[in-house]
Amino acid sequence: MVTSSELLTLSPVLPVVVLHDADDAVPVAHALRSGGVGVMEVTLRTPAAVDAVARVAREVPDMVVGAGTVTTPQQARQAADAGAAFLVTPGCTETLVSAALDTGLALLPGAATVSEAMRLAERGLHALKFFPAEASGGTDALRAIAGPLPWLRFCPTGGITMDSARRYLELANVDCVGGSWLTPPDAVAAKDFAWIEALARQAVALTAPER
Ligand SMILES: O=C(O)C(=O)C[C@H](O)[C@H](O)COP(=O)(O)O
Repeated sequence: MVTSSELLTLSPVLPVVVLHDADDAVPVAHALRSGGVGVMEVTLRTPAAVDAVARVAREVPDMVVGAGTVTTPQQARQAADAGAAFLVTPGCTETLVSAALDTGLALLPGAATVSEAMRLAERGLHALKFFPAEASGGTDALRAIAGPLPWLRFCPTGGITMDSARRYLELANVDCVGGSWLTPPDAVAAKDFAWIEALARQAVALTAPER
């Protein structure tokens, strides 16, 4: 079982994967794994997502697969039943956080403000998704948050690219970044898994400097 702090250290980039066809789930997982990325977040934005999580959990044991875009307690339970190792939410409500914690899975809750981050910290959650990262002030905001709350760890997500990822990874309070760019819709639609593997390889090379 992975903890939320461990989750942030599995890869410099947490791939946010949108799958319209659950048949693509296992090949995408293998491609990411072959490129050196052993973690993936399947967003629950498509009807195929829960099945996709289940298939990867069952068939790709060396991939840590979680569910993203968890916005309701019911989705949290569905993802847990499907075998997700972790849950990611874009924001946080008391109800959603309670339901997600009840599953016993690692939780990466979304926060965009200092108050949201402090409320999550009060509940023992110190590994957070900073979302939407670019729209919420990007690296300047994260650097400012590290002043009063240096113990919080972040996975910024939203609008980050291979080019901007490095700037985030250099921050003292960032362990990894999230992004959908490792699995471009065109690559998935064309079943170009070699393309995904190549992007994963580039992402792994974005290792954060020693701190
Ligand atoms: O689905 C969720 O739970 C979200 O919170 C949003 C996603 O993490 C971002 O949409 C990924 O951002 P991009 O890399 O800019 O595509």
